Amino acid sequence: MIVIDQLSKIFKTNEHELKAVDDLSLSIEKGEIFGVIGYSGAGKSTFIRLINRLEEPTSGTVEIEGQNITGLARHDLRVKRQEIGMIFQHFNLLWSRTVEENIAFPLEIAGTSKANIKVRVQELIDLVGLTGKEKNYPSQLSGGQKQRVGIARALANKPKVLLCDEATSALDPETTDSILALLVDINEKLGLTIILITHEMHVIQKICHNVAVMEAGRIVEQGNVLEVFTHPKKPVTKKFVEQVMGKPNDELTDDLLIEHISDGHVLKLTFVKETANQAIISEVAKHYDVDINIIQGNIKQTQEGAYGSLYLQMTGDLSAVEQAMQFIRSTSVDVEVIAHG
Ligand SMILES: Nc1ncnc2c1ncn2[C@@H]1O[C@H](COP(=O)(O)OP(=O)(O)OP(=O)(O)O)[C@@H](O)[C@H]1O
Repeated sequence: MIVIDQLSKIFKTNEHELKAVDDLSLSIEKGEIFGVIGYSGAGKSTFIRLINRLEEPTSGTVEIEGQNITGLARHDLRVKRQEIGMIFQHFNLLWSRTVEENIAFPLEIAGTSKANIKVRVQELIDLVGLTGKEKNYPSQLSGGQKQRVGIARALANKPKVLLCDEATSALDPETTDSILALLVDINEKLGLTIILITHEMHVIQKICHNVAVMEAGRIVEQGNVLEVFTHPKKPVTKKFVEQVMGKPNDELTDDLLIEHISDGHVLKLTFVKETANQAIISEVAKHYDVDINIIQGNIKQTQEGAYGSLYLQMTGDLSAVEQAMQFIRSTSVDVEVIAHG
């Protein structure tokens, strides 16, 4: 468990002071993937660098599994840092070293024997899917492969925590997905706690269990990813949710609506968690004397289950339509009648 208490970082320039991180408190459970999202300048990079003291806090504490990182002397901090791996947006690889030499680097620093380094490096190369690339130089790798080297290197000393500083921001969408899948895989396989910062909500949606939204150095909203997606409170959070879900008004245009209300009912079904599957629709079609036409759907998968909405047109006898709606509601899916012809 990681406990961050009243953490602040003030940058002083000649003319003024800037509070990049402002009295920030957070608890992160062991084994979870915790995301921090915010726009540029919100203080995310400063925050994540305070966790391993790449940046020294002005005040406040960071505790990892009961040990206060902020109180450690330099030498003890160097040892403790082996428990905290980090990956970066631009990979930060050593360009004159091969893949295996890059991954071996933190093991050499930690004083691991040559024989053990050899075994561990091969293990890591296999884990991140780089088998066969051992002798390649970073310049011979794609962006996704470079980040895989970064991940292997960060895991070399078997850390308890992995910090990810915009780890997929330099990658194309497909490569991003494969790196996110790798992070989920190592989170599950190794029970590793992952803290990531990003400005992209789909990264949060795809892999995080919990999320904190940062603005002007502060956490303005936080919680379980599904809860934040379904009930965003602050304007900044709503904007981030729109990155993935679109604006609520974009979901169904008036034209589409008019096109479909001439006959039957237009229903909006809201799915939260594991109920979000098409089985309900086929159940309704099978057991009730109604016809169903799916107009539009926007359902996303998260680590906590799927959520989203589905618009459909239902035609039939009024009592059959009502019974069908009642059945859908009994499954915990919310039903709203938004138009009827
Ligand atoms: N070394 C520094 N000296 C002075 N000001 C700094 C320093 N590092 C960051 N800042 C300022 O602190 C604020 C937060 O920056 P930070 O990089 O943490 O934000 P961010 O959310 O990570 O944004 P980005 O994604 O653009 O890096 C910004 O106003 C930035 O200009």
